Amino acid sequence: MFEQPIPTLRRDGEVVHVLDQTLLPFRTETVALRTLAEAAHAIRSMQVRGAPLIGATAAFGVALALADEGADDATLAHALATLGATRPTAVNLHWALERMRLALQPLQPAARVRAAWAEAEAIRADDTATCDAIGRHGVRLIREIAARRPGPVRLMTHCNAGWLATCGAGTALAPVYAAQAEGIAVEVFVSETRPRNQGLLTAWELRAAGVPHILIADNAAGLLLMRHEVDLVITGADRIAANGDTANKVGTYLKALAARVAEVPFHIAAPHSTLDFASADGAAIPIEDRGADEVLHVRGEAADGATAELALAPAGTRAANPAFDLTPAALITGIVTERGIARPGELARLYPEQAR
Ligand SMILES: CSC[C@H]1O[C@H](OP(=O)(O)O)[C@H](O)[C@@H]1O
Repeated sequence: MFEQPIPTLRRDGEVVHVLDQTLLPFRTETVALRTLAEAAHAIRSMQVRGAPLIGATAAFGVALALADEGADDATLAHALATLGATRPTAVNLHWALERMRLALQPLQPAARVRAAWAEAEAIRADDTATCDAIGRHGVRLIREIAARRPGPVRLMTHCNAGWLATCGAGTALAPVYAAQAEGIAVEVFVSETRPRNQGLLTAWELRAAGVPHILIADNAAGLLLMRHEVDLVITGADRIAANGDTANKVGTYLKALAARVAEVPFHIAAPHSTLDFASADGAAIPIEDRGADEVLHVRGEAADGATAELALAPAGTRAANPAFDLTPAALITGIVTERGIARPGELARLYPEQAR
């Protein structure tokens, strides 16, 4: 089983320590969450980010709320509503909160705190296992390419869907880590992913793991695909509708378009907690709009090692900041799940109990 180099989330009694991803890749620090407000802030501010990880964090946030404020119906309802309002697109968050509600609502308040910690731990363990399974299934795609041609298998990914985004090996990067473990040579083009530059987190992960990678500007992806310098594109997802339409970090759709024109396979990797059969298609998926400041500023490390935030445009410049976009199922070659690789329209066959 994949061991996270640093736990993205670690419980210590009634405190939950999370890796503060707003400080990466320059500083590695954790934040201690003790209250509902601290858990909600961690998700909203993206100290904790990544669809599966924000689901698990929200689950632990419910446990923190009940331990801190009591476990009556009103406190439980307030905790679920507060955490549910933090970010709209990643369905994992809402899946985890619904699972906590179903587990806790029927209980007497006196039994809820212990049960909340247990359910949150179960959600975390579920994600760890599903990441490993996604790696086992997804590595087949890489193995097949390696068998066809000499040299490293050249992948492209967008944003960060590695271990940082989950409680385990990651989703899009889980097959990469599995390929590395099998001794298959790979090289990953890592798209920087403006405006929050989560691609820098992917580069940080891959560098630490010794996986060869090349950081690219988002807009360079099309040329690399057109030049057939990429064998496979694989990304994560925040919500997959019943027909396979997929919401993922903004910029994913453009890569899927370019991959289709270049006839390069485009895969999504995601666990069951990212599937949303209640949304018939992409039109039903809420797309998060984040603040303009994320577009108008960039954070980095100055020559003296201090982290700095710089303005990119004059004050008063207007900016739009949709955090996700939608990739139509027609542009997706396959979806790598913990139950296997499915064509976008076949998810109900793979998950009949969820599709009902
Ligand atoms: C393992 S999927 C992670 C998924 O979540 C990211 O979004 P954010 O960084 O805003 O939480 C991105 O869309 C990734 O693909």
